[in-house]
Amino acid sequence: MDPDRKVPCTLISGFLGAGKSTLLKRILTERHGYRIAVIMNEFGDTAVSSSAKAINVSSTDNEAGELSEQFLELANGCLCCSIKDTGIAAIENLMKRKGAFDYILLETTGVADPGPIAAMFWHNEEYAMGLGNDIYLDGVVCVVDAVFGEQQMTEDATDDDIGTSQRQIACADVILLNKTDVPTEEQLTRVEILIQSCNSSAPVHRTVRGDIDLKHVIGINAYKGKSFEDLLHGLRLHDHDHDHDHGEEGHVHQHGPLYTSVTSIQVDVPVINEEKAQKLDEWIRSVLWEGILPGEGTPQNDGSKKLEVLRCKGVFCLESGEVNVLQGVRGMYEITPIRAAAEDDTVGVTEVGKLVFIGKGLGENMRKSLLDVLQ
Ligand SMILES: Nc1nc2c(ncn2[C@@H]2O[C@H](COP(=O)(O)OP(=O)(O)OP(=O)(O)O)[C@@H](O)[C@H]2O)c(=O)[nH]1
Repeated sequence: MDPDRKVPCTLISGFLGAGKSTLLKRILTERHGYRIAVIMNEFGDTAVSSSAKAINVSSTDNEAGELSEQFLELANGCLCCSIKDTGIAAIENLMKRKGAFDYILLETTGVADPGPIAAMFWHNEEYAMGLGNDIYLDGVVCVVDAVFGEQQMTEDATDDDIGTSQRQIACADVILLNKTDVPTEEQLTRVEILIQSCNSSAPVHRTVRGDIDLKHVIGINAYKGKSFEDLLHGLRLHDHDHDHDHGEEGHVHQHGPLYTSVTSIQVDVPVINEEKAQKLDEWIRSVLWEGILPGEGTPQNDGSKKLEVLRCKGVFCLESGEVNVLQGVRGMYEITPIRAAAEDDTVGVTEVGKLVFIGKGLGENMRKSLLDVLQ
């Protein structure tokens, strides 16, 4: 492995019991040719521990002499790392074994909102000086329980809070709808509609026991290094053929109404000049940081936000020919050029880009406000 090469990292989130460990065990035991380091909360049962007989187990203790982590080197070339606290410390510890793997999968606990961990990968000084030299975020995968997903999405949301399950879906780049062997087609459709009204830009793959071609989970390169066309393709509405009617605010009629408090808006972006790009940046800051649309009053007195953007992404062209990518999780965002300005100004750029915002309180007035900035 080229020591200068950064290691991609995928975050796996999902409701309690949705099938995250089942997916990871599959990855750790099947022959797929990848050397993946998996960070799990615990090794769990059969699949991993039975094959552990033929592999090396090593452990590191903390100062108190307490076992803090264990590494299993598996026959299929994968490395399994069990650490009590997942998160940044786990990745830092794992990186001491750099060279033994070329991919990291990090399982977050079922009650975790992956947003803060994903946001850590955005360039801040601490990250750039440390882990940012070694790893990058490839994408966030969310496993949704096809049996209990609808219940979980509606029950853990309260008037004051969106709920963890909707936060997990909002933040995802790919969604695995798992346990599809159990519910009826009608139930599956309902949960798919809910997922898509919450996050319209992530593809949803149906799985049984996490059985999926790994190309949909790893190496998706959700954040960087793709062409304009690929990025645009990734942002398209992942609509499906079922007969239903999307209403306002993610309100869907099909055999009774389904609601999610998290919704998405998508806006086409014409080719814009530098000045408009600046205005767009100001608009994004106001929406992400203050929770208000520019020119629309002041933040709420109690500090709460009417608008809460959990995830934003997009790609758009400048008149100079420069292509910019927007990526953000909560208040952390960046706009980075992926294609430099055209050197000779005869190159006419006509490509229409797209911006996607996922969060709470997003509606038609937000779309209009954004269009005002762009047109
Ligand atoms: N019928 C069915 N059961 C499944 C499927 N995938 C996982 N299970 C079962 O669901 C249960 C929970 O699966 P896990 O993989 O442990 O779920 P998890 O998301 O890791 O759970 P937590 O770590 O507790 O959040 C286990 O009993 C699995 O065997 C599936 O596709 N179909």
